[in-house]
Amino acid sequence: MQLGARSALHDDRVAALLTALASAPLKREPDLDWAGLYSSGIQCSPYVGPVEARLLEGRGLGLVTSRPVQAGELLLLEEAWATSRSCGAASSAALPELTEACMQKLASAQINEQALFWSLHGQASASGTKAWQNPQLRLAIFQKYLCQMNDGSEGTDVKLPALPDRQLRNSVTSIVASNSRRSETWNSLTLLLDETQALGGLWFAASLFNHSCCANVTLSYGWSKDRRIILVARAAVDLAQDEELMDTYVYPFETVVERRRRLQTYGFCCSCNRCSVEAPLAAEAGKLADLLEVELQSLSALRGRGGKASEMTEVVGRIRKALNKVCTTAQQLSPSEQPLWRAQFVWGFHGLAMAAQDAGIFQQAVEAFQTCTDLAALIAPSSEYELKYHMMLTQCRARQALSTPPRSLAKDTATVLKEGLRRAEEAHNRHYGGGGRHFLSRMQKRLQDFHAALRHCATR
Ligand SMILES: C[S@@+](CC[C@H](N)C(=O)[O-])C[C@H]1O[C@@H](n2cnc3c(N)ncnc32)[C@H](O)[C@@H]1O
Repeated sequence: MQLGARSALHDDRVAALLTALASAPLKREPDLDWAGLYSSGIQCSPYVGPVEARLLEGRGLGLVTSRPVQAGELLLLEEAWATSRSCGAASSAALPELTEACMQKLASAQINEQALFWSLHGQASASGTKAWQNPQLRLAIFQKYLCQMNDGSEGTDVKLPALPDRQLRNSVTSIVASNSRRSETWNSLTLLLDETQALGGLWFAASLFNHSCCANVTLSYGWSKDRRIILVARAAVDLAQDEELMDTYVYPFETVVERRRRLQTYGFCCSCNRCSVEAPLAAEAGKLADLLEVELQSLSALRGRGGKASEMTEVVGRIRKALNKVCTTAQQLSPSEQPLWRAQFVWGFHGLAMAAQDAGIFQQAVEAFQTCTDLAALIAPSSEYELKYHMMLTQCRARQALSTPPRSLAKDTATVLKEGLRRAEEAHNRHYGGGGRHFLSRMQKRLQDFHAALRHCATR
């Protein structure tokens, strides 16, 4: 009887949410066929938004904004020049394959493509390639390329040095190591990285993004109709004119020591604001990360063997204790620096949220997912990570609402859920663009699944 009453109430709640979703306004970008983003392929031509190439003190070439830009605005849309099937671009496994693909492309490429390739940044320059490292020459070549991408015009003529021997494998490898990317494709249903779709690739214009551990651009990837990988770069936050556009080359939720180690491949030591905040407490962070990892390993072992709820509650307590130490250590920093420092432990808060959710301690799970969302938005704004946490948070809130007896439900439950969905949709649109109903239909599908599961339980 009580279950039936609950189910009727859930019917109303889910129906109200679905109606709100269905009536949400649509924003579209007219120049793109967004229906293809998650399925058959995007129909598009190369695009350069308010972006210019410049020479920057201590960082070589880079890209900057040519006017103020709003978060989510399209900056760059570019097809890969070369791709490899192994996905770990810039990792040692993928390098030989992408190097080979570039050498094959160079064998038949037109002069302007060869010029672009040889003027990409590379750490090892063989004798035939030195002339191509001249900063003014590289700048002129990229300015011409951006001009061509923009309106198809030829741009100013550039006098090119003699082309290097295409067989300079070491130089090609060095260029690929510094500029290749992994085209990460996220499964739109599971919101997990779809490893089967990830490829390595080289994009000329996108190679000019320099690195920061707090990016202000967000990159996504899609397929063109003829199965080429397209890189789409958007502003991750509102930007002023002349701001440098920065991408994060490495997984952002690691400690400064780990990030700097991975960045050695690129031949520089990052000294961005986030690294400067983390560096003085790097040793403490390493020890805390080890401690937290032990707790998360016991969580995955417990999940693996389907442990009891009481065991899960105990693990929640232990993870919570380790995270309290993280928060206490952060207090050595100024209040504004603390969140930036805690961001290296997002994975710990994620573990806490999962464990608390499994143990049915929803309020703690919601709070931990909220922390993940806030920290991801701080260091990887508008990224797939931020979007993922918005969606996990919303789902956790929906689970909490559906598992609470009707009389104990907070009055503002529906408002909080709708607000969560609105924020998730905003994050989606900043990352993927105002791409029609994709996000909404995904979220609708998930709510319908919850609802069906709940009805199934209620009628058993
Ligand atoms: C993909 S390229 C970026 C464009 C490059 N600046 C250029 O001149 O072509 C990567 C290289 O840029 C430089 N770089 C990128 N981010 C940097 C940073 N934050 N500080 C110093 N150098 C950086 C490093 O030399 C790195 O190997």
